[in-house]
Amino acid sequence: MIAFKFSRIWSRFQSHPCQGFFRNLSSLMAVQPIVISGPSGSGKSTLLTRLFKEFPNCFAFSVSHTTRKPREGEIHGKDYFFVAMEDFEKMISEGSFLEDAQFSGNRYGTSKMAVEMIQKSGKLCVLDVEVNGVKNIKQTDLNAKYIFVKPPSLEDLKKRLEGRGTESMESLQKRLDTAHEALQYAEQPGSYDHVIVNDDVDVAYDQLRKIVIDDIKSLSNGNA
Ligand SMILES: Nc1ncnc2c1ncn2[C@@H]1O[C@H](COP(=O)(O)OP(=O)(O)OP(=O)(O)O)[C@@H](O)[C@H]1O
Repeated sequence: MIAFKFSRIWSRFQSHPCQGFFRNLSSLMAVQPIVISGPSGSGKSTLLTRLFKEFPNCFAFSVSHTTRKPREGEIHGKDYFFVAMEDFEKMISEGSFLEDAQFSGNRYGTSKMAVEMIQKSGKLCVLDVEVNGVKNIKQTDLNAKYIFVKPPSLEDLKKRLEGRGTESMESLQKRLDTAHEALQYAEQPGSYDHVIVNDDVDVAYDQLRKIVIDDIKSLSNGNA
């Protein structure tokens, strides 16, 4: 009975799409990080939460650098890399960031080092960035896979943001204004490798799963 259970568990472990991938460390460095983008409220977090839940050992977000002070409970290296402004600027001048931005007087950036740390840990790096981040990352040598999550319509987007209950009137309007820019950029040929229209969430998730998992499977089959 125990042997039967063990063999069932072992066969599931063996067939898990990440297993062969983890065995070959050199192949890790060949896996393209995933850059996911889309208007606020399009469903990026919803889709990624599903993906991370289904494959808890495969994916990780990179840890950003910031010049803002840590909040209570935040851990350096886990929540953020907290750095002084002069160190942040030095990193910019050295070309260490894939993208950086400024909010409320603080600087934030995704470093190449943070992405490499995830790749070395045996996970596939996921970057959730807004449209300017996508444009910036494209200027670097990061060989990423770009995925755009598109709402079925602006009307749906508005309803979802209202339904989420996280926005004030002002921030809702700001997000809808920004959505225009993101949707226009996504219309440009070559802007993204994949566009997922998040109408039915199950259909959208299946598309994301296929895009991501097929790559990992091909690596585990020794193609990398
Ligand atoms: N296919 C869908 N149909 C209906 N509602 C959806 C769908 N996908 C996501 N939602 C809902 O829309 C809201 C916005 O989704 P989510 O928070 O995942 O968006 P997001 O793109 O991650 O936004 P942000 O960039 O602001 O973090 C949530 O309340 C979510 O439950």
